[in-house]
Amino acid sequence: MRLQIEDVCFSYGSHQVLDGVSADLADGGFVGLIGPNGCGKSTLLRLIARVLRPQGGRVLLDGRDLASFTGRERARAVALVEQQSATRLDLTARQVVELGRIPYRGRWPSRAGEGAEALAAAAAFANVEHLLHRAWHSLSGGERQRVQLARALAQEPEVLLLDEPTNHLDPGHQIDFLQRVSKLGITSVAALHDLELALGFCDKVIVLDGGRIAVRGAPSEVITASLMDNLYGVDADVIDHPRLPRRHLVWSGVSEGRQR
Ligand SMILES: Nc1ncnc2c1ncn2[C@@H]1O[C@H](COP(=O)(O)OP(=O)(O)OP(=O)(O)O)[C@@H](O)[C@H]1O
Repeated sequence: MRLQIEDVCFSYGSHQVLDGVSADLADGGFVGLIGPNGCGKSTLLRLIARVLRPQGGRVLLDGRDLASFTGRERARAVALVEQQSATRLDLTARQVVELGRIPYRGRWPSRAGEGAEALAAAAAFANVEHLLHRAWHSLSGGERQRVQLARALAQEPEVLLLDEPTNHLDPGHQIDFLQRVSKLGITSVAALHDLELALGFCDKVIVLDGGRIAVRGAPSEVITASLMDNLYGVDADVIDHPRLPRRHLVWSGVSEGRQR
């Protein structure tokens, strides 16, 4: 599904976070949303998911304003995996994944097994089948993150939004997770701090800074030594990967004169 963000503005009280953000994201691509802490990545994802409402501008899915979707239509179209999920839920992991099927439930009790295929596929994709019997609160941070991905996929969304999806995952799960997401074939947008992962998996990156999109494009064109210096105050080299046909980021430290 084509996702268009048109001139979106958002403030928390008097603190303006987004000031006219526009992007046109083609069907099926994996987009990395990058930028320093507090630049508004989570806010933008929450606006696309309509957890928050834009105070200016709009978000369109296949040309239709998301504001005109019913809650159920929206939940079938867009799934969001947030950074932190509640820890106190008195549910099993299976019940958490089943929450993803709520937008498909009718008024009447569903037939036994309805949606079971979607649930099983989502659990297998996120590699959480062995966790489904566990109490949610007993799961580790990375296990919870994968169960939340399974919940989002059980929604069978057209657009998948991920807020720092790898922050609790070990390196193996990080790579495996993003590799899988990049092959999903649906429009996916992930807020990422690990730019090496963005270089490895994203089709496109968008850099948010100062409330606006500072730069966008192919990861290898956008993620450069000067971006690392200007955006994060990091002294880095972006070089050819020794074994793969892509660029590779190597940092040396905080840029001179930028020590915090
Ligand atoms: N509920 C809120 N009320 C007031 N200010 C908020 C609220 N949520 C976020 N902010 C502020 O809005 C700005 C953008 O926050 P946001 O979480 O979108 O940034 P981010 O780019 O996702 O950051 P990070 O990389 O640290 O996760 C920050 O300055 C933050 O402190």
